[in-house]
Amino acid sequence: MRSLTLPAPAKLNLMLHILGRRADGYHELQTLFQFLDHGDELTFTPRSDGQIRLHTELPGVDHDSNLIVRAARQLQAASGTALGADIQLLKRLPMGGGIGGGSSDAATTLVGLNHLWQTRLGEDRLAQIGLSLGADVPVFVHGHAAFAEGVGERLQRVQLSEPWFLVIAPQVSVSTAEIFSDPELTRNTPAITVRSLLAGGGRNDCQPVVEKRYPEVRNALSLLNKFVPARMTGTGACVFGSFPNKGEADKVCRQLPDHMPGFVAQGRNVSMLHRKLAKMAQEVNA
Ligand SMILES: C[C@](O)(CO)[C@H](O)COP(=O)(O)OP(=O)(O)OC[C@H]1O[C@@H](n2ccc(N)nc2=O)[C@H](O)[C@@H]1O
Ligand SMILES: Nc1ncnc2c1ncn2[C@@H]1O[C@H](COP(=O)(O)OP(=O)(O)OP(=O)(O)O)[C@@H](O)[C@H]1O
Repeated sequence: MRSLTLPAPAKLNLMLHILGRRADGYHELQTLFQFLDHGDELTFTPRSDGQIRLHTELPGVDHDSNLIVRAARQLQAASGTALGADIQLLKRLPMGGGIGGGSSDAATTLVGLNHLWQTRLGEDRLAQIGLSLGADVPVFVHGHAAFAEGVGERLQRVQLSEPWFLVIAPQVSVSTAEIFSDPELTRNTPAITVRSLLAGGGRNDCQPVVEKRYPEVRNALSLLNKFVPARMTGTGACVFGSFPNKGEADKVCRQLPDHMPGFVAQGRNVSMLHRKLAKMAQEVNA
């Protein structure tokens, strides 16, 4: 049967404010998401026997807990399809990096299988299913840079400049749950409007807690700060800085020590997943 290969791009939280804690323990946030033109890649092949089989193993994640498998099963349940899928994953994004690898894999699975299985669920319904898998999944389903509120599910599209970023991935995996449960986390940042945010400013409220717990993250920030203002994304561990062009970002990337691998990627307002879907639609209509 026909296979479909789709990208699962990374995201950056250009800022992340924590406004408070809800009764269910989750935190109210304000964050600005932009995608990177760098990410994982998934290949889906439909099966007629209804089984979901992911053929790529990830260290520390068993088959049935992988967000890809969970997303596929949720879509089966929501749509009632009798089809299954063989899935291959090309993993490029560091896990526990704050660049949304697992969430993006889940979103690409929802969008990709909805297309391949012709289950025809709308984007809002896919985002709703995605939210039950992780707070970051909806923005990847919609695929547009956004100002997010709530736990990340109330999205407002934004048009941002698309600079080149150098992202450093310190060799540690930071647990999101661990950072959100730290008593020292700032949880009372006043709400700001998207307009005042886009005029400049913002910070990452998780950064001081992560810097304190993870010297690797602290060191990556101070190294990058020598060249451009550096900030952490999500709950870490990755840190990023923006450059006016690719050449300057590449130059700093080449100077990184072995224990601090990095990559250069462009910020994108429309995700690679949605660019690819638009291209496929054009080819069909041509
Ligand atoms: C920090 C961000 O990456 C910003 O984009 C996200 O809000 C985190 O999204 P995620 O990795 O998809 O996180 P989830 O898998 O939904 O949550 C992991 C854990 O982090 C805590 N958590 C997460 C999101 C949130 N708004 N408040 C929380 O308190 C909860 O303890 C939760 O059990
Ligand atoms: N397909 C997947 N890819 C990566 N991690 C997965 C996947 N499925 C399940 N996981 C689990 O989810 C955890 C978080 O993974 P992820 O790479 O999304 O972290 P993250 O980049 O910090 O996410 P976020 O930015 O959303 O906080 C991993 O440590 C792993 O245990």
